[in-house]
Amino acid sequence: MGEHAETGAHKPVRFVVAALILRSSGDTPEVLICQRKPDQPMCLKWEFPGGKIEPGEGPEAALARELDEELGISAAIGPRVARIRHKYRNGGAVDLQFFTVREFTGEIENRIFNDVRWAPMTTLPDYDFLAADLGLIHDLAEGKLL
Ligand SMILES: Nc1nc2c([nH]c(=O)n2[C@@H]2O[C@H](COP(=O)(O)OP(=O)(O)OP(=O)(O)O)[C@@H](O)[C@H]2O)c(=O)[nH]1
Repeated sequence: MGEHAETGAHKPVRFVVAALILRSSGDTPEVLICQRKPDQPMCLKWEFPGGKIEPGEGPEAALARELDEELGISAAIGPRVARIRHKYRNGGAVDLQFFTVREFTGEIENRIFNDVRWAPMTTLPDYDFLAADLGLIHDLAEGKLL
């Protein structure tokens, strides 16, 4: 693609890590989902907890830091299960890496979100997720990923 092919082509890619925090409720696998606040960009959309990798930081360390900041937990970061590149319509691109988390210490505390809840995997398509996450949530709901 040419350098000037599209508006926004020069915006830097944001490298982001996010967590699929998993638990079982009886036989039903559940994942923790978070809703963005009304005053944030892409307000009230649902997403997985996480955020941008800071310079010099590895992805796992970045995710552990974000989960501490956002939810007040100390998490054991598991394997990376998905990586997605997405270009938002404003021209901003994200490179998203998703890691599973099956163990953590501390009580989950909602520090920055509008809402935080445990959702059964099969119900994920009922939530209005960020566009970059849509393929992933369908794979999760259909049991294709985990
Ligand atoms: N944490 C998280 N971010 C996601 C997901 N999907 C997705 O597209 N993103 C994007 O990745 C970026 C995460 O950045 P962030 O959490 O550090 O900061 P932010 O939402 O305040 O965005 P900003 O600082 O770029 O305005 C956002 O632009 C967000 O829209 C997801 O499932 N979880």
